[in-house]
Amino acid sequence: MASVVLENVWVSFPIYSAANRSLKNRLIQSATGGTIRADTVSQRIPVVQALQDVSLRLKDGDRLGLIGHNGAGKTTLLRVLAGIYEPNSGRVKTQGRVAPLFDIALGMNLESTGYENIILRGLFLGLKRKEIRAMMDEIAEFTELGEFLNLPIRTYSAGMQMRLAFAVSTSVVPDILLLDEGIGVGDAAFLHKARVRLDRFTEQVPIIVLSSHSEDLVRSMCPNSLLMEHGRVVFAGPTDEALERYRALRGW
Ligand SMILES: Nc1ncnc2c1ncn2[C@@H]1O[C@H](COP(=O)(O)OP(=O)(O)OP(=O)(O)O)[C@@H](O)[C@H]1O
Repeated sequence: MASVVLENVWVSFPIYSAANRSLKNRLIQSATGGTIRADTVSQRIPVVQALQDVSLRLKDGDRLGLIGHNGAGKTTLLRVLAGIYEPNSGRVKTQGRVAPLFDIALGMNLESTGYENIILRGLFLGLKRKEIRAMMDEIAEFTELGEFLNLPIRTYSAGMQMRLAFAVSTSVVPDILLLDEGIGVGDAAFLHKARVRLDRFTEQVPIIVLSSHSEDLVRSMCPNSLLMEHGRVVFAGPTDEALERYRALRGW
């Protein structure tokens, strides 16, 4: 059984290079982004408070949308769930294999060939070398990169790199899938192929968390959502209600 538990998670980013004087002893809140404040310990280094006291619990069958303004903390939350960021405080416990379908270049090496990167990204996703080898032909075929798979991926266009990462990331069904609508996947033909693969793939995933600005996408995929504002969860519940509250908060 897959599960996700987050308890009172806080994440902040110290900004070492910022012009500190203007921020000192002030709390700054703009329409977008997390909360900027002087560091509570040193009172000198400003920090962006990206997540504030976030708790959530997910089990098999759950599909959770993340809704909120630019800089509300959605991607940061996905990165915490993926184990990419450690919270400053609070507890994160995931049970099951987590696959992030964002930060698509993670685990890949620009100097290595396409084939080598299939292995690298596969290992990053928690697969065994043997498992990756067994799927190599299918993954290679799906990318349609042909001979390019023998070249270092620094010679690829952004769309070509995306094809490769997408093909590996969707080759095995994970227990917990983390999605960001921001992943573009190449040209129109590939986009269609990718959608079909993604639909088939997502049906089988026990837990999905999707961050998106597309109301239609969140509504179609996630019965429940978190509404985030400046790093805080301000509502957790049915997606329709979360979207309504979001519009009201933003004055639409
Ligand atoms: N690596 C980082 N260093 C410093 N600040 C960061 C970093 N990553 C995120 N932040 C800050 O944390 C806050 C939350 O950012 P995050 O990317 O989680 O927002 P988001 O909800 O995904 O936004 P968007 O909808 O624009 O993608 C923002 O204020 C951002 O400036």
